[in-house]
Amino acid sequence: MTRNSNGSPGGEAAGPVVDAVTCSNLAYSFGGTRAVDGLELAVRPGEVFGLLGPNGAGKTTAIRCITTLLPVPAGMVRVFGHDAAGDRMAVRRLLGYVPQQLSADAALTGRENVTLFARVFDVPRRERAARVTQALAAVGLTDAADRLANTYSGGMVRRLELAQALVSAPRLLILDEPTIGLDPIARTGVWGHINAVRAATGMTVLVTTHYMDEADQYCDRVGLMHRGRIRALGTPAELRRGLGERRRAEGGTATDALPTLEDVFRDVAGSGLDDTSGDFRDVRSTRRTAHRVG
Ligand SMILES: Nc1ncnc2c1ncn2[C@@H]1O[C@H](COP(=O)(O)OP(=O)(O)OP(=O)(O)O)[C@@H](O)[C@H]1O
Repeated sequence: MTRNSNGSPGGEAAGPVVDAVTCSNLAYSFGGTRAVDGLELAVRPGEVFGLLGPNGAGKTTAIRCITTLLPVPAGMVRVFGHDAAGDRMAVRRLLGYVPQQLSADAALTGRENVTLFARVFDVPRRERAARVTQALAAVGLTDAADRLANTYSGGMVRRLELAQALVSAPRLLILDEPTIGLDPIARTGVWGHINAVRAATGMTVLVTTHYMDEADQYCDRVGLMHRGRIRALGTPAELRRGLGERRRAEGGTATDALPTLEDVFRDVAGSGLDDTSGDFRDVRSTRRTAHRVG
């Protein structure tokens, strides 16, 4: 899918711009569970796009289709114009992916972990050492590069995983809950590094998060996913304003008319939100972080 240049960072100076990601009528089922159900999504080149939604909304499944880790059984997925079903290698060459699960090896040093990814992603041998050093520097791990990853804090492990994804100089960086389980300072650190690399390279970022404050602060646009589809789409400010106007029209109080992104999230997810999901996430976060640091 193409559209006219909109001047977004990283876009071409003129002429048609190919979207970084296009999903059209994407569907994916696990047995009888419809995880993704007719997803329509267009991520513009150079933007930070936040895919939000309650547990089980289908975010990770959609991301795994985009990264070619799952097939595309129905509908279409394109990454910078390349078909994820027909041209998987071309898609993979453009991507950096930080999954939810452990991807750093606790028994290797930071540098060894990133070098492994440089090999897997076919970074030319003569450039490898320099690119690994550069990726570690980009996430602030130069001093810790030669320590075993099992001596890293949770925030450092997340930054190491970011370096692994950045070493191939991706045009599209996909992050599945990059800051889960991190303290507020470590979260800010991860986002600082993502934004610095993005500003330097113009790469596109597609991120999932359950932290509405992060989505509001760092995402150019967000899509709120629920039951396999995008139910609301726009800049965080547009979505907040839209709900505020609706509440005002319905006679709400002045406070009702100034909703947060979390209010928008609750409005979209509605009765699909389980009140216990917050606790559930906390348990999972702790476990994941414990896993990572090994
Ligand atoms: N490997 C699997 N086998 C069976 N069902 C699965 C599998 N992976 C996901 N599902 C189901 O698919 C649906 C979507 O899950 P998915 O992990 O994509 O949601 P999500 O939005 O990423 O959730 P979370 O925020 O909790 O990570 C859920 O009902 C989930 O239980």
